[in-house]
Amino acid sequence: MINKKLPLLDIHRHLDGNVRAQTILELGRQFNIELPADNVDALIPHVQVIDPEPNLMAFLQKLDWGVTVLGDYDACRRIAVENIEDAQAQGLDYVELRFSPYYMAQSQSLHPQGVVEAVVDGIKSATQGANIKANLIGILSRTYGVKTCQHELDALLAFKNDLVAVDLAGDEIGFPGELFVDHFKQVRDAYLASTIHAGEALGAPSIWQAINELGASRIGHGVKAIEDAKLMDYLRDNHIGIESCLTSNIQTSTVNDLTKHPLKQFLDHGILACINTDDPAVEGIEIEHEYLVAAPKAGLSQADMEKAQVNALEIAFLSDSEKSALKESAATR
Ligand SMILES: O=c1[nH]cnc2c1ncn2[C@@H]1O[C@H](CO)[C@@H](O)[C@H]1O
Ligand SMILES: [Zn+2]
Repeated sequence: MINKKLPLLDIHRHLDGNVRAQTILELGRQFNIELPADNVDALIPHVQVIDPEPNLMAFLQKLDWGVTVLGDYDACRRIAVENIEDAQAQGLDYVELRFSPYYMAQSQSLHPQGVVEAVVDGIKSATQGANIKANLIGILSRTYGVKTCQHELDALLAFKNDLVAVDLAGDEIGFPGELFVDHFKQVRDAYLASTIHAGEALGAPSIWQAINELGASRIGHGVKAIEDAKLMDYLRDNHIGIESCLTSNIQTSTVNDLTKHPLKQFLDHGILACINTDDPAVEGIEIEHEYLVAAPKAGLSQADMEKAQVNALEIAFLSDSEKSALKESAATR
């Protein structure tokens, strides 16, 4: 269960993996984009994972309609605003929303920098005066290769003051971290943090690489860390957080069964691991489901879940005073 006296965070949440089915329908109509269905119920199987997919790449295809319908910058702004509305409706106190401007731009030939501008604007206006706080993480979609990721990074760095970190997501096997060392040097030079999707489709060496060569201070998924005892110690001793996403790991067939998910072992080992959604609309789940259903199935006790809540705050890309303010306001509600 979620402890309401502790701040509720989701720090691994893809904005472009969380487009409402109804919005996909409406934007499809607006831009005359032919969709595989003309009502929400019939659209769901095309935009949501129903049964586990055979692998990560099959899972990621389910995100595609959500970006195919982004016909202009207002559409990008709209899905940013709706992401805040949805997070707020879930009772989230703080979210780190990540997005890939090239992925959002490519289908309808938008400019990635225009996409970043629209998303930043949408998040700013939707959070103004609202009881939710949000920060943005820029994604390099590795699946498009080294050169495109450089363009994507340029677009993100043009708005570096509106971001807290840069991430590397997509096809971990086809485009391993070794290809992106230069990109993340630029991220460091821009004084941005990095969190890397690693140890999801590849093994523990991919996590070491993300830390040692890409400067990751947090790891997305990190499931395969469990295979390397030295890495488990290193993550704990160096306060490198793990952003676990339980249902996502089942739906990508990264983990076959929640009872075998390593999150409980990460927590027992003292690693700063936490509970997150990943791509809520695509997965057909929300943060509450992860605490109420998925985490207990993964063997977490109530104390473990509270530890996960505390860990999320600890590793969030926030200043100490921002963290204290979130803690204080949750404790007194
Ligand atoms: O679970 C995941 N693992 C790896 N990459 C992901 C995952 N979910 C989404 N994306 C990737 O993130 C970008 C959109 O934000 C896209 O590149 C999408 O493929
Ligand atoms: Zn992710």
